[in-house]
Amino acid sequence: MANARTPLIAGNWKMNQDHQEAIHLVQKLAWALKDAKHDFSQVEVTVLAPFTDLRSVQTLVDADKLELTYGAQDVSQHVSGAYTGEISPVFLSKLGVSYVAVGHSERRQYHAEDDALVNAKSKAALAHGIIPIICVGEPLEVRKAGDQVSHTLAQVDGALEGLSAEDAAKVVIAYEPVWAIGTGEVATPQDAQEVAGAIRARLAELYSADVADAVRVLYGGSVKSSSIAELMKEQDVDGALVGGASLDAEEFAKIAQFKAAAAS
Ligand SMILES: O=C[C@H](O)COP(=O)(O)O
Repeated sequence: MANARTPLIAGNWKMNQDHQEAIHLVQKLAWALKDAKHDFSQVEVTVLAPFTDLRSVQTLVDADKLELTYGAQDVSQHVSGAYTGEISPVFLSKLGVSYVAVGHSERRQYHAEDDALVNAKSKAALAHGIIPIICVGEPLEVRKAGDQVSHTLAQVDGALEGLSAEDAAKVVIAYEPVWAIGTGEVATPQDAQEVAGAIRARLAELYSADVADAVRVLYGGSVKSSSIAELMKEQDVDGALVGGASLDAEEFAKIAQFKAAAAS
């Protein structure tokens, strides 16, 4: 993998872990990574926690000077106002979050989020110094029809509409085929590379080779420590967005340690 992109392993806890459980999970993860002598300059590690956990996670990370980062799972496209139940990017920024997932397929499916909203949320995050992890990917029927690339690229186009090259270079794009999420059915490395490579080529078309080179493209969908090393061998896969396996500190630490697994 001859590029300058630092791999990112992101754990999306989804609606799991109250704030006390969150503290324990982050502590266990930090210990496991310390035991493994994890080098954060080689592989970045982040956890996307429920909103109610973020203050506790921030306090722990600051107090113990942990090198792992944290993020949220959603953000409002608005800064403030009469939007009951929404969370402003300003609030997240004050809590020191580095990342926010935007347009996860569960938000698209259960909350009818469309590309325009994903675009607005991505811009709101970037405007407040938070990196959006923009989630894209096709459902099973689209994959069966062989239209996974065009479907996913249309989501990428929609998410990036109107973003400057400077902002586009900062985003993370997570390719998550919906049929692989929480099903135990991980995409093959070749499946992941096909779409990740197409996403990078689209970034070059929309912006420039430099932007395409800068953006990290993650794969998500049933990633485990047994599958990560092969996925990471693909030239356009720069990390993983991990759901279920991120709730197990030892297993998630092993995923972050994919280089050690590949070397042994
Ligand atoms: O955000 C994470 C993805 O939805 C993957 O979830 P999973 O690893 O449980 O399949």
